[in-house]
Amino acid sequence: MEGARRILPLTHCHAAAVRTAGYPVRPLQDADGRMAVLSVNLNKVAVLRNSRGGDLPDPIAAARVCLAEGCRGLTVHPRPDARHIRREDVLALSDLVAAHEGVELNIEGNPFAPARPGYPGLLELVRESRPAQCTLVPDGDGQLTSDHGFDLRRDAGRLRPLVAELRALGCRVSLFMDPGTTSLEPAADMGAHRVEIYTGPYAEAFAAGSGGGAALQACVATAEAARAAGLAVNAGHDLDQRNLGPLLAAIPWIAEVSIGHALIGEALYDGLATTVRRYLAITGG
Ligand SMILES: CC(=O)[C@@H](O)[C@H](O)COP(=O)(O)O
Ligand SMILES: NCC(=O)COP(=O)(O)O
Repeated sequence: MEGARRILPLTHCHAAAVRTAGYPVRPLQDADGRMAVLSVNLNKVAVLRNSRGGDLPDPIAAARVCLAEGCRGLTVHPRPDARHIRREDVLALSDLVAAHEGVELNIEGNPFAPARPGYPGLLELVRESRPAQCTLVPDGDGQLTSDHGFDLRRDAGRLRPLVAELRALGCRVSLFMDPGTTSLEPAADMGAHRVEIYTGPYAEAFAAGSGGGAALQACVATAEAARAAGLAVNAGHDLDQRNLGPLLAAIPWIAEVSIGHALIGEALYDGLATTVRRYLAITGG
């Protein structure tokens, strides 16, 4: 069962390297000697490209930089209004990832959003691109960004057939969930493999100077409930170089963090390769 992962102490040399980099050392790593996978979300590269109507900056070129630094995950969140990532980006990233062993593509989206010109629907995008993982997110069309997870009491019935179809397509399925959610058995029961903890409230609390406080404990509670239900744990939204280390230290069994907005913004100042290296020094993988 993927959710049950043995955790081993961090190697001293790795701890020293990470500490030298000036980042909080994450105490643990998984039984494979790996730590949380960093999955770079490329949405914001596409925002910049679309703002001028041309082809630059190219999300695929940005993806190549991430992979060249050792990144093992890429994430995109194509939205029905095509405000950033488009179908052709998804297909091109699928081809790029297929040529890089050990690298995964994660496609996020609302499975209930209807298809429209330029947006074939999340399930159709998955059928065409066959990502390693699909993260289901209950975003409405008019949302500025993702800001809540599923209500499984309301949504479990209509999610179940979609999860079954994604599994039949060979996809690992992750459900975007609010921090503090502890009734996760329905997610496991419908066949989801993972949950992704929405870390926006934690990031906001961390930035306010509380170190995360109750918001961090809410993430821990959801992560513990996920593990108890046999679900692996991903995390994402508004994570950055300051709040990521404490989150990973509090939840050593996080399998993957998907990070985009802050990372791409920081890359504008320091360069994408340098920025990705800094995040990999924190996650270890
Ligand atoms: C699900 C989530 O929290 C983010 O992955 C989401 O992709 C952000 O979307 P935008 O980049 O459109 O704000
Ligand atoms: N699932 C979270 C993600 O992919 C990126 O979120 P953000 O770092 O852009 O807030």
